[in-house]
Amino acid sequence: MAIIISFPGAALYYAVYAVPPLFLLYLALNYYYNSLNIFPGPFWAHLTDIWRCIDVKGRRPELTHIALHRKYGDIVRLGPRTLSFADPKATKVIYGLNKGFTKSEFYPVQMTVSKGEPLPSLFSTLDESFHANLRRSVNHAFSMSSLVQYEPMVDETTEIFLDQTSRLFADGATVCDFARWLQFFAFDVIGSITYSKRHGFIEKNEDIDGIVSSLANIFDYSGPIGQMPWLDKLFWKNPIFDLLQKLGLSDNSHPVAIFAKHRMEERVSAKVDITGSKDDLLTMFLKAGEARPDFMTNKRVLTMAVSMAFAGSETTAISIASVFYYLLKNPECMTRVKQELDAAVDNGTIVNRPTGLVSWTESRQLPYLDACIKEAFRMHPAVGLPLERVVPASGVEISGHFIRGGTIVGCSPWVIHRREDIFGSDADVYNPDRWLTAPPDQIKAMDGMMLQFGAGSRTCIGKNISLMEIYKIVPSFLRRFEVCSLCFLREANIRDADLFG
Ligand code: HEM
Repeated sequence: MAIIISFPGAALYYAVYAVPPLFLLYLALNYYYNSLNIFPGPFWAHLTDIWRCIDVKGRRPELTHIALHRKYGDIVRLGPRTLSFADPKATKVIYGLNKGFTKSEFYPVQMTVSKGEPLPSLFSTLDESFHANLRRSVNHAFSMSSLVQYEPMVDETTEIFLDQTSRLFADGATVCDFARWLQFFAFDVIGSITYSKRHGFIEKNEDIDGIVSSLANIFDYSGPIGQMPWLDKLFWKNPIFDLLQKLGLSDNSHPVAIFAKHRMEERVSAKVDITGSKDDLLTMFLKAGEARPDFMTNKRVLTMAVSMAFAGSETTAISIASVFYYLLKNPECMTRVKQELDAAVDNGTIVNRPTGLVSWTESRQLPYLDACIKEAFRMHPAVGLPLERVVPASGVEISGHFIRGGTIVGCSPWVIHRREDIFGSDADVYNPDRWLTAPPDQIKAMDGMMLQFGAGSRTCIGKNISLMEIYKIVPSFLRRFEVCSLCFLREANIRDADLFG
């Protein structure tokens, strides 16, 4: 006997009646996920990640997070699976070595794709054993002893930067978009350290191959999408796009990757013997490849080189910009830095070079400059989001609560850096003197809570390189130029994208 049913009608019937309860069930599951409903936070954050995606899209999530912690306390629920911690002790658990935490799905959103294949980097990989292996292979390239060989490359780029600043902007009439100018500087420094070849931003005073803007686009994309990482599988790492790339029908290689590929081809085709040569990061990575050819393949060498620009340019530019920003906003601090510099030249601590260049060794002997830079790092860490980690399956106790496996937890450098119990009751104020006048125990505690370079096994590998850049460019620039806010840092001109990463 035949039964005739009208399928579209039945589907509609089920949809009308089934979808609303299923949707409510989905929201309820989100609300009670891992018993996170006991933690306070914005109402919508309990139900959906859309809330934090919109917040990040608004470009100032760090201010939201500070305000939320001031309102709700040390633990705030930022999403159905996500908790933000402001408790200093939580940083030791979440980023402590061998605690079993892994990076969250936020990170692979920033992973580049080549010919349809994602390229996990030191920064973006979630695989801890791959990470440990890769970090071991390249660690030497970032050691203090290797740094010495990069300093001349930084010097050369810094001198060109100073000369170009003089040529282009020192007439007193031309206004310089300093945040952008510093991006050019940071990219060219990374280019010279990585490949012994600058991209040429400074010389040309233009965004070569649109590198700066395309990187800005990646950050604009990965910030909000990283809050709902599954969207990345639709918008970027979509299997259809991957297939088109594999078939050669589309190519969305980033200009930094194209630049890196050319440099790598030059090296490989020149068949230069790199053994024993003192050289740039690419050479160091190639040497790591020679030492472990099974692991450090040419593709991984290339990925390492590309990730230098991704991880090390914008972050450094933001940090340098914030040092200048706070010095300009606090003229008494600017005056003291300059007095310290002049005195150091007079007493021979700094060599009086015609270019104004200050060496790294020299600038580390300037305590007030050091305090100003540290304070800028504290007030304006380059990373404006919590450094997300996933709780291991067994669960873990954080800040007196048992947090179940799979929960995303993290601390934002912005939130931690404003703790009054660590940094003092004036934690919201730029006050370099805190690094000079606080009792030694407090200074130690403050140092231990600075998260601008992250913490634990995934801490910034390029920290020393960026410190070298910052501790050189700031005093060298101030020795050479008289700067005022009208010239380059009018508060209204500082676009979020440039300064508030
Ligand atoms: C002032 C400048 C810089 C700041 C503020 C900064 C900040 C950070 C932070 C916060 C992390 C940890 C991210 C996390 O745990 O989620 C990180 C990781 C990383 N940074 Fe930096 N960075 C800077 C400069 C650089 C430079 C110059 C390079 C390369 C030459 C670099 C390469 C990396 C890499 C490869 C990682 C991943 C390390 C790992 O997971 O093992 N960074 N950085």
